[in-house]
Amino acid sequence: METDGSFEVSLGGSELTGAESQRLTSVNADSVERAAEAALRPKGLGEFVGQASVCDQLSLVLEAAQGRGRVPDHVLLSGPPGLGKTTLAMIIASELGSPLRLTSGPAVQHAGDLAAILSSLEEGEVLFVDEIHRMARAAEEMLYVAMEDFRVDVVVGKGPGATAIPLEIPAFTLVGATTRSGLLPAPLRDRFGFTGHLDFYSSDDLVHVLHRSAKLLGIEATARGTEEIATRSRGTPRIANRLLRRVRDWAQVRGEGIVDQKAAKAALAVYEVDMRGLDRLDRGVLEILCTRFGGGPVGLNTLAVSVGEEPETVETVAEPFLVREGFISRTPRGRIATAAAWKHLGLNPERGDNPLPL
Ligand SMILES: Nc1ncnc2c1ncn2[C@@H]1O[C@H](COP(=O)(O)OP(=O)(O)OP(=O)(O)O)[C@@H](O)[C@H]1O
Repeated sequence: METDGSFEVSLGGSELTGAESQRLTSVNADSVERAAEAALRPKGLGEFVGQASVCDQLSLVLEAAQGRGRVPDHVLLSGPPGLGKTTLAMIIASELGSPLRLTSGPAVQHAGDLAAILSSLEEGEVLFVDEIHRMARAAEEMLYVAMEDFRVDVVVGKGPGATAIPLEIPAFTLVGATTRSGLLPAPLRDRFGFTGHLDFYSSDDLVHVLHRSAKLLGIEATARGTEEIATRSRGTPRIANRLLRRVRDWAQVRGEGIVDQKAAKAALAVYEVDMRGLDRLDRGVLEILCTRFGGGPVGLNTLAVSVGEEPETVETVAEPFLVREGFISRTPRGRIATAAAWKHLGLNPERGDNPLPL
């Protein structure tokens, strides 16, 4: 999750346990990844590749509000990870010439956390809440009033003697991002004046993203090289940029220093990204589904436990792409592997290929 700003990482205590130091390491790795991403972030709507209708609708919302001298309606951005929700939030603030405050649902676990953020906003500020579906219920209710009336009701005391003191806050624009809009309660969803759903990018759009990134990073890349990376990037700019950096490594260490098709193929084989862009998690999900559960149907939790991942990771990271590519269908009885999945794995459902021991 991109932050560049006020995401808090609290490790607690002075002596680190094994789990904490592991977490520290991953925080460090994340910050390297974040810095690499930040350098490639488009700064304005004109630089933002693809998602034409969302960008068009959004620019209307922003321009009209600016023309009226008012803050724009609250914006909800939904879609799988890495498609540009944080980037668009930053662009909204920059197009409006407003400051931006970043936080996330998991960081807002008490109404007081949110009250502190809301009461310190500046007039016209853009408040970005990533993973807004993970915000605590009490904070969510405070947010309804803040979004509608630019007011926070601060509750003083407990029990029957508790009183709510209304506190006016500056007009602001909330930009909420979610990978799971279905989990947002209707009263919260209804308070957003504009909802943009970001979809996976076409290969052509990803080629465009890659050319832009290669230029910014000073990487020499051929058209065939970027096409090869684009078709294996799961329709996701974040993945395209990450693979570009890995292919650049390969080209520098084992190739001629140029990101061409040969370098892309060789590097992506090293990083276990297959011809359709499936990575280890994607293939793990398909393999377990086909070989252990005979192609399904199988429930999400059972599938996730078998793959050794959190259900949310399987549902938000692997599944949307596998469904879109026609490898999995979601039915009321569970997930089912399609004929395309069996074929992609080189297995035959009729022969009951490669059963894994239960
Ligand atoms: N339309 C785009 N054009 C060019 N680059 C893009 C575009 N969308 C995303 N990117 C690149 O992809 C990276 C990831 O985007 P971003 O962090 O905005 O995704 P996200 O949807 O907020 O992901 P998450 O849900 O994980 O927070 C950014 O660093 C940016 O460089």
